[in-house]
Amino acid sequence: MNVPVIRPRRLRQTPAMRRLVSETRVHPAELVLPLFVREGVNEAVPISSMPGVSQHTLDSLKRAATDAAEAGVGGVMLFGVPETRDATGSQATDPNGILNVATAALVAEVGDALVVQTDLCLDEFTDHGHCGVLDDSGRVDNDATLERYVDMALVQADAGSSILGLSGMMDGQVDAVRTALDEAGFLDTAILAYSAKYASAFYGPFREAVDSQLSGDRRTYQLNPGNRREGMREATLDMSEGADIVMVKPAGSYLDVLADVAAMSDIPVWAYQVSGEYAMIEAAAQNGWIDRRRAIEESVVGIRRAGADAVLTYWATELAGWLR
Ligand SMILES: NCc1[nH]cc(CCC(=O)O)c1CC(=O)O
Repeated sequence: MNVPVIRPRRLRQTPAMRRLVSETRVHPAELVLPLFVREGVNEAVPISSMPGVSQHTLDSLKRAATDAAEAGVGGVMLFGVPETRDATGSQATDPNGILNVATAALVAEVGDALVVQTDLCLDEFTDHGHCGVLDDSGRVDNDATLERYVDMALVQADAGSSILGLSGMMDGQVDAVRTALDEAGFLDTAILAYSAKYASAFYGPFREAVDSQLSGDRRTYQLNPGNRREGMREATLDMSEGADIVMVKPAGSYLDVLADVAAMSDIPVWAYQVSGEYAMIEAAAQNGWIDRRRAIEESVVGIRRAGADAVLTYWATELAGWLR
C-alpha cells in the first residue's frame, strides 16, 4: 500500500485552520428578512405552518425590523395582508393600503439602518389570489396586469421603498415598471426582478402567511420546475429590461439555476429561501430529527456557495445573531 502524499485533511485539523481556509462565509449584511404586516389586528398573528413567524401589527412590525437592524441584517422585504380584497387588488395601489402605510412607517423607523424593500405583486390583494388581473375568460391578463404593477410601483416608491421586488412573473414587467419610475422621477428606486421564479410546492406555508385566496395554480406564469435553461432566459431578459438585481426562487431545490445565473450575471444575484424550505427544517427540528442550528446554517451557506450574493430568509435575524 502506498502512503498518500497528498493529504487534504491537513487543512481540516483544527477549528482555527478550518476557519482560515473556509471558501464561503455568510455575513449578516447579506441577509434579507421577509416580513408580513396584517391590517386590522391588534396583536401579531402566528403563522402555524411557519413556527416563529407572524403576521405583524404595525407596532410589532417596527419591533421586528428594529431587531433585524440591530442584528446587522441588510434589509427587509415587506408583504401586506389587507383586510379586504377585490378583483383588481385595489388595496395594493391605495396609498393608505396596509403595505404602503407600513412601508412608510418602516422607512421612518429603520430606513437609515437597513434597506426597506417591498413585494410588488397582486396575489395578496386579489380576491381570486392570482398575481395579476383576469380577463373575461378567467385567464391572467399579462398586459392589463402590467398597468396595475406600474401603479403599484409608483405608490410603493412614493412610500419610500428602496427596492421593488417584482415577483409576479408577467412578461415585460421590469421594462414597464422601470419606464414608469423614470418618467415619474424615481430614478433611484431599484428593481429586484424575481427572474427565475418556479411554480413551487415550497410556497405552501406562504399562502397561509398572506391568507391567499388562490384556488388552482400559477403555472401559466411561474416556471416549470424542470426547466433550467428557461431560468437563464428569464434572467437575461430582466437584465436587458433594466433590472438592478435578479433573483432565483426557491433556493434550495434550484441551486443549479442559481449557479448558472451567477456565472453569467454582472449584476447582483439573490436567492429566496422560501416558506416551505423554512417549514421543513423547523418541523424536522421540532421532531428532534435534525440539529436545527446546523441545518439552518448549512442551508444558507449552500445557497451562498452556489452563487447568491444575498439571501432572503425567514431566519435572517436569528442567523445574524449567531454570526456575530
Ligand atoms: N407575491 C408572490 C410571492 N412572493 C413570495 C412568495 C412566496 C414566498 C415564500 O414561500 O416564502 C409568493 C407566493 C407565490 O408566488 O405563490
